[in-house]
Amino acid sequence: MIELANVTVTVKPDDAVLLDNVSLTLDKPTTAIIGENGSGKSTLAKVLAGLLDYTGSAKIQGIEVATGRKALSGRVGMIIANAAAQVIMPSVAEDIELSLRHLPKDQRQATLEAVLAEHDLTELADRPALSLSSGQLQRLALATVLATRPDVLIADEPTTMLDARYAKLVADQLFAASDRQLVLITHDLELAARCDDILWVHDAQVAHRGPDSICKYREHIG
Ligand SMILES: Nc1ncnc2c1ncn2[C@@H]1O[C@H](COP(=O)(O)OP(=O)(O)OP(=O)(O)O)[C@@H](O)[C@H]1O
Repeated sequence: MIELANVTVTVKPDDAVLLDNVSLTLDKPTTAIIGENGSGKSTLAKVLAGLLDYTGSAKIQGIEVATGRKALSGRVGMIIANAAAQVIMPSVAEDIELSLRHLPKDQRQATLEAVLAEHDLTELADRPALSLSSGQLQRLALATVLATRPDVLIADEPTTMLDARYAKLVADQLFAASDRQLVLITHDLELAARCDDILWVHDAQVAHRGPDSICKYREHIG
């Protein structure tokens, strides 16, 4: 469960408002956030991931994001829109291994192999991560985040770089776990339509919510 109360994000130097007094509760297993470029979707995702300062209250599973980052770190996973920035370790396998530190040492190798296979990354395991293509990087970012087994997954445009085959694989992986809450920011309206709840973000606020958000948004953009 995610609860926002009067969440506002402003940035210096001119106090531009990136998120304007947003209050909402996300309690469905999957929620899509759609909207125009620059409307505030990633800002909302970054608030939930603890990457941006805000005023008001943003709680995940009852824990305030701003003050509970440590408690939330193992529970909330985020795939950021720029997947390359998410890669930390030199090789693909090492990057995934970093996400498996919570496991006993004797389970890590078998789990690593399973994660590589699940994400079709086995052949790329020893490659320098930054030598990957954009789509491969995006799949690596998803693999590393899902390997931490988060209770809440915030995915910011996780399929933008993917060909049709991998877009389908990744979409299925995003929706696979029924016990994980998914918040999906996407311009892919077919993907958004698979979610239980849909929010249209416009001008730093939630303009509409519910299954007809896609229709309202389409009417707006013409
Ligand atoms: N640090 C910053 N300083 C000033 N403006 C910012 C900053 N970060 C974001 N913005 C602006 O805030 C607005 C919302 O950005 P955000 O990234 O949330 O948009 P978005 O809805 O995710 O867009 P897109 O669909 O293009 O990814 C944009 O106009 C953006 O330029």
